[in-house]
Amino acid sequence: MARVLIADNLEASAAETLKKLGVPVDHRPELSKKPEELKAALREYDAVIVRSAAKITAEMLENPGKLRAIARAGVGVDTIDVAAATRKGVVVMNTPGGNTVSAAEHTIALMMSLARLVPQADATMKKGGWDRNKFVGTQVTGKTLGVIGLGRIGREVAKRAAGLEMKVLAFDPFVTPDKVAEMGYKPAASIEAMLPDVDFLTIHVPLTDETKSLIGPNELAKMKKTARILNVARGGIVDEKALADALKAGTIGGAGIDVFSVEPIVADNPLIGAPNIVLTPHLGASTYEAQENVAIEAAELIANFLLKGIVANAVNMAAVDRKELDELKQYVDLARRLGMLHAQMNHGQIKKVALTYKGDLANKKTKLLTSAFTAGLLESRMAGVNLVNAEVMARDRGIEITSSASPKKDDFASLMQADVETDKKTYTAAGTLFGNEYLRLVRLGSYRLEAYLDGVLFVFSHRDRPGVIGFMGSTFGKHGVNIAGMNLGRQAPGGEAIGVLNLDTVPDAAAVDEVAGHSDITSVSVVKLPPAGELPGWLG
Ligand SMILES: NC(=O)c1ccc[n+]([C@@H]2O[C@H](COP(=O)([O-])OP(=O)(O)OC[C@H]3O[C@@H](n4cnc5c(N)ncnc54)[C@H](O)[C@@H]3O)[C@@H](O)[C@H]2O)c1
Ligand SMILES: O=C(O)[C@H](O)COP(=O)(O)O
Repeated sequence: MARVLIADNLEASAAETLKKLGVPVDHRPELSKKPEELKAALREYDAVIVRSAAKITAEMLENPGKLRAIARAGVGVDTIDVAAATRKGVVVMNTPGGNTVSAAEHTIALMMSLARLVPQADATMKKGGWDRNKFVGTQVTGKTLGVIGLGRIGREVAKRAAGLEMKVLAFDPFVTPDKVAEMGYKPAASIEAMLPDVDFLTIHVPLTDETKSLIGPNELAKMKKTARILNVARGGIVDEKALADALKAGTIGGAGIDVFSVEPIVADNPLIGAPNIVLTPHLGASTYEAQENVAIEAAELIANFLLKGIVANAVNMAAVDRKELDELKQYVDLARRLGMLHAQMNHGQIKKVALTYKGDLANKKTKLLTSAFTAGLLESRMAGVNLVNAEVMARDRGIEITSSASPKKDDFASLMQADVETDKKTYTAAGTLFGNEYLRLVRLGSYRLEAYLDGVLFVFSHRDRPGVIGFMGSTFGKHGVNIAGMNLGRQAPGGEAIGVLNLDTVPDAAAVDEVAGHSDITSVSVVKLPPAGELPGWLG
């Protein structure tokens, strides 16, 4: 029975939800602070749920043991080495949306605290002070808020700022200026272009190589001296040293920061000693409502994955819902078997794979089929290949995988064709389902046939001459190998032809050599496929 580890500080509803769904779970929040123990524990569980305190590193995933899924109860997956997880075939999912409103409200809370100096006044009063002249703030009404990143949180912040009668300027490379205008905000041409105009600047982008130090010394220098900066996204998107220097020099008016480049914050973080700054310890998602949302959602994601094979909100693989999986299961099986066939038939160095989905199949979720083909292609030579990591593993090995779809039907309602280019030549194989159920190999090279795609296949090219098939039958018979089925394809009588035999057992080398020795047989391959209906573990 699959077991789940909750390795961070989550609401009890996460464990309760899993238990209700019949999934055994251990809640061990202390592991988020003990990397060595977390690493050891990860291997013992099928899935783990974390927030941002538990960092899941490449080293922890080096030997992932039983681990198949990581759920982040929250948005940011920068605390998980997603690339390492992908390589190890571990699916990573998150719960975007569950804490959006809370993060947006926290941004507004920081903005108002900064504008009216609430924390500073509070601290003075608690020391017995009553200074009404020192804490003169600024109104936000009529001021300009620059929003970088108009995704879920950015939009909620912009909406609330508009409600406070602020002017909103926004920039997001994935939201067109027309769309920004349609939402009622002023589109900025670039971050640089908006900087001189903003009174407040708020950032709502993920931390990536591109967004690291998005706001650094050059950007700060372009802003008004009175401008205030808000970062409720991720530490490091605003360069901490540059911001601290600007605050000290008075070239920036203030900052409200919830997230830090190293968390928990370290004593020598330059922001701690900077003036006009309000700091919170990553509290954006810390509301009862947000935590309840993300805890239940993460638990459901994991239960659905472990119990039903459903993949939702994955950041490293295409989503697969139950309906799609049921509908596509046979095609996923077909795709994998075509991959396995190619791996065993093509003895050259595989360089490129071009997959074509034809007819009705063109309108299905073919990404899943591409991953399944690639998994089949690699699995006989590599351990641990599955739908999550197959394409990355192929790319790592210099194999280029492309796919295309064409709704035009030729001979079949649906057809999957795989052209595999090796250093020697390009091989083609195509398959389909008969009666939506029975897997068949219907094309090999330029030959048409109707061969079963299970058990032992003996594939041979030959010249279509009398006696070849008889020789094969008697040779295999002599070696005790029973032929269960036979399929032949040829261009023209007497010309080049291909044959696929379904054998009951794997022929030994002597039998194969004897058959291959016939002067009209030009090539032979033995292909071992799983029995009909046998699915890989990763297909559930
Ligand atoms: N402080 C907290 O507790 C807290 C809570 C939730 C989320 N977050 C952080 O907030 C981030 C944003 O969350 P979201 O749910 O809004 O994500 P989202 O994916 O909905 O939105 C991110 C937006 O950023 C845009 N973007 C990416 N690169 C950009 C760039 N260089 N310039 C401008 N825009 C860019 C994207 O196009 C996207 O629209 C998360 O990645 C997470 O790190 C923090
Ligand atoms: O990315 C997120 O969802 C937020 O930063 C919240 O992080 P947390 O779950 O550690 O509070």
